[in-house]
Amino acid sequence: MQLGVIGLGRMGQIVVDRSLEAGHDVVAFDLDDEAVESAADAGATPAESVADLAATLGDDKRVWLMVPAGKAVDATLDDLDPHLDSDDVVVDGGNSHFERSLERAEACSAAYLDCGTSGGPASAEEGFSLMIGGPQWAYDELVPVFDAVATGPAGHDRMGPEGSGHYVKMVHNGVEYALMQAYGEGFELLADGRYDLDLETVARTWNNGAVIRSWLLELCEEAFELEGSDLGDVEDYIAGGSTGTWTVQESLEQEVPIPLIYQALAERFDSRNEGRFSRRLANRLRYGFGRHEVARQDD
Ligand SMILES: NC(=O)C1=CN([C@@H]2O[C@H](COP(=O)(O)OP(=O)(O)OC[C@H]3O[C@@H](n4cnc5c(N)ncnc54)[C@H](O)[C@@H]3O)[C@@H](O)[C@H]2O)C=CC1
Ligand SMILES: O=C(CO)[C@H](O)[C@H](O)COP(=O)(O)O
Repeated sequence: MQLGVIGLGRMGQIVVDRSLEAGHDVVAFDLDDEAVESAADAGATPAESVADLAATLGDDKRVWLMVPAGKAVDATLDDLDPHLDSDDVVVDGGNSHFERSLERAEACSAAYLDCGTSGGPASAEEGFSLMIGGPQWAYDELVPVFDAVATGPAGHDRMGPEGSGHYVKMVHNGVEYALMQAYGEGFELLADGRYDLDLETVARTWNNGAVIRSWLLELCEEAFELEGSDLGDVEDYIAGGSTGTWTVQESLEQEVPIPLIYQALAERFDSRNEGRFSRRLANRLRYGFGRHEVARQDD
């Protein structure tokens, strides 16, 4: 199959490489010329613009977007849409909000597949897990590419209609936050608890047969191996948060309680605040009602 790929960063390059490896022809475009050159070195046909990519693809265009969620997706679709018709298929493999994907699917002249992509750059060798929403025929049409980009046939499936792929990926990320929080809390207790433990040893032992073994736990093991049991100079700061915020917003709308995911998101926000106002006020209020000593910043 001939596939256009727009967005050749950490994730898009893997879409290109794995598609080429499986014998597909790839036409590649990115705003960054170096990224296009690198895709061309790997065997893709370079494109100078979205219009050039569309012209090179000819009829029955299949185009995979792997650009940052938000404005970049809209800008790309604005450029691409005049070249599309109803036989064509566009895949958005980024972390777009499912409601934006629904709107884009409605506005797009081609069939639109919203594709939640999990595994990250570390999955270059093994392939991704792909959660796909959109018309069945378009999914069926792209199966050879999904087989290549995912871990294999079991690594992708159609979740349901438009929006459902990004909906499932949004919830996946919420679960990711909660799992990271759970591992973090367990290791924090071990780090600050009664025994002088080597946390890499703990993680490795857990990863071999324990109920809580997982890829995230393997990444914990790797982190302790490379940074040490005390995590060295790794900062107490967690970036990101958009997909977790969407998950929590959706849980409020659906009135489904997800306290663990919410708590994990709150921990992220908390990591960005030094000297939380609420904690400082609680410190002062304890003096107000109990005449407990106020801890002062210079103490
Ligand atoms: N990095 C990760 O672990 C994961 C990322 N994702 C999602 O995949 C998408 C891509 O992420 P990454 O590859 O990590 O980002 P990245 O920042 O590594 O790459 C994005 C690429 O898109 C290009 N680009 C930006 N605007 C463009 C435009 N208008 N036209 C053409 N190219 C444009 C950039 O030059 C860059 O090469 C995002 O939506 C991200 O949330 C999904 C799962 C995991
Ligand atoms: O989708 C992902 C992993 O599954 C991406 O790594 C995403 O960036 C993670 O979300 P956040 O930036 O909020 O941590």
